[in-house]
Amino acid sequence: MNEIKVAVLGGEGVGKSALIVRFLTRRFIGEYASSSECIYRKRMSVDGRQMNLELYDPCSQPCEGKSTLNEQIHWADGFVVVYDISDRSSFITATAIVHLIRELSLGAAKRESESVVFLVGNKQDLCHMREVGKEEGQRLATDGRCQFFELSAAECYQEVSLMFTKLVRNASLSGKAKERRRRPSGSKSMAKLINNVFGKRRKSV
Ligand SMILES: Nc1nc2c(ncn2[C@@H]2O[C@H](COP(=O)(O)OP(=O)(O)OP(=O)(O)O)[C@@H](O)[C@H]2O)c(=O)[nH]1
Repeated sequence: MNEIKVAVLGGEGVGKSALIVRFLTRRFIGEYASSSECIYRKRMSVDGRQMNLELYDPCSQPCEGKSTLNEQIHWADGFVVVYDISDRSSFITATAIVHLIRELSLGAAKRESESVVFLVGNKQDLCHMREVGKEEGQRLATDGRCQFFELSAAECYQEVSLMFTKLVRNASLSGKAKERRRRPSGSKSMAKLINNVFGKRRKSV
């Protein structure tokens, strides 16, 4: 069984939880109370292969045992970095996160295990209030070697689902996930790390 760990990162209120919940339940939940970080688990089939997906949803508020961005980056095989197209400051945050992911994986890149990063401009339905141009998103994606999507968690399940499915497929083929599979002892210490970093709080949908 393939195990894929995906972290959904980005500034406050950009729609991280909305995207995850939309993917897992097909529903858009307008107000989502999240006072702690959590990991959602889902079994899915991609290209006929069974995958155990772990989706990490951080909490923007200070909370007990909160993991650092560095820990989140080391934990994950793949990333969805989200910003809100109607909020320029969220794009600045997304830019910093993409650069940090690439900096931290510089050493790993030498081992051909660069992380898969998808950059998502969310809230496309608010394009009448747009503060971040589509071409700016595309430019950041090119610079950071990311795939780029503009979509709306509020309006379109299909695009959200396709984006996550593609990420899981790409992450499962990436060097980082393969390297973990080659080293069974590594998965033990990784499980320990997850518990240390995130506590035992996990949810299945
Ligand atoms: N118009 C619109 N609103 C959205 C969309 N996605 C999320 N929202 C709204 O944006 C707000 C924040 O959404 P969340 O999913 O809680 O965002 P988050 O990034 O998880 O927030 P924190 O965990 O607090 O950082 C909520 O009011 C959502 O209803 C979208 O695609 N379009």
